[in-house]
Amino acid sequence: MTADDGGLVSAAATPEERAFEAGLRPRTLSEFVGQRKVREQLSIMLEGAQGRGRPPDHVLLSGPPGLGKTSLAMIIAEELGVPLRMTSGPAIERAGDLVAILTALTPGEVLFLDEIHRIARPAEELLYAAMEDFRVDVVLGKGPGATAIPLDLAPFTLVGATTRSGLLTGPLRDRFGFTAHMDFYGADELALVLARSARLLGVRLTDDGAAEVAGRSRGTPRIANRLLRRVRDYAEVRADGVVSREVAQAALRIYDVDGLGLDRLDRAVLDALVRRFGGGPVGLGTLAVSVGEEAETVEDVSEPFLLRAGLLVRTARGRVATPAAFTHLGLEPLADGLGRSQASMALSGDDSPQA
Ligand SMILES: Nc1ncnc2c1ncn2[C@@H]1O[C@H](COP(=O)(O)OP(=O)(O)OP(=O)(O)O)[C@@H](O)[C@H]1O
Ligand SMILES: [Mg+2]
Repeated sequence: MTADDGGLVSAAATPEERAFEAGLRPRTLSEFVGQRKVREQLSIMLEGAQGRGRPPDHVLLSGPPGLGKTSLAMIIAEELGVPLRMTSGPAIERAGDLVAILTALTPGEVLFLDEIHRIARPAEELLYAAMEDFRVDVVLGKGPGATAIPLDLAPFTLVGATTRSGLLTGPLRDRFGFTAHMDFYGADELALVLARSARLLGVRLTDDGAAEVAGRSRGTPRIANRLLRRVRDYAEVRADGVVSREVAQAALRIYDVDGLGLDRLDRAVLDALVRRFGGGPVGLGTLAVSVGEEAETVEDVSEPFLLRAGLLVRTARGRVATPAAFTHLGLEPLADGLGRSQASMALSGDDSPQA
């Protein structure tokens, strides 16, 4: 199991999900829900550029999977009324691949470079002059006899997307005139995403049904849309077709997605930490063994969301459950807000894990 295994609450898209997602993508800035700041800044920038009749600055979209980077890139081209050319870092293995793409661009076109942090180094260096001066140097031949022929490019806008902006080199990052940091969505924003998707899919979704699904979607529109599909199936097969709060709850119970959006493994990790190790601290390896998983799986798949949800913290001595973790499992949080072994140590000097 990896972070990309396509579990129900994984933020990565599964291959068969892509076609379905295409139909739900917002097409314009006004259809794009949430990210209010980014939307406002982008809309001013796009309008300004259009007024000047010039392509806007290069845009870097950074943020976790499933928050709408690809959607925004498509919207930028749509709002500018120009064609969009899409490629990705891993697809550009040699500088020549990039030259071919860049020289084929027509004036004003938007080039979307997904996973830009994975672009090969020689191609990245070529990108510097392309972004700055709309120029590429094509090198002919090898060794001392090699000659560089400068080629002018049509002015274009590069839209780069990355889930790992920390991996971008300084020179590349500096050449973007505008960087949009995408944040996780609030439950009310996800409810709006769900209402829109339900309309497009012809699903009858009540307001409290939308709120219920939104609350389990980990702040991520992709997950919200995925859960909606599962809930819709359940509503059609086991209920009257309407996705109400009760129907959503019943459906997601079957799919092991709990009220906070934790799946089976997340809950197993939390449960072991709280019940078996008294809230911690416990080492990652021990915790992983006790749920029958690899340490990497627990660390990469479960922990990021448990951390983000404020259910678990990492300390120098190991993983510790927060009071919210106890509450979430239906237990009394410890009075001092520490893991139980620390608390019991303080009370009785006994540090043995509780069964
Ligand atoms: N702001 C939004 N409003 C409405 N729907 C959205 C929004 N953001 C994302 N979505 C929906 O979530 C799905 C995933 O979004 P998108 O593919 O743009 O994410 P991404 O950031 O590019 O993800 P990845 O990092 O995996 O490439 C889209 O199909 C779209 O329907
Ligand atoms: Mg994408």
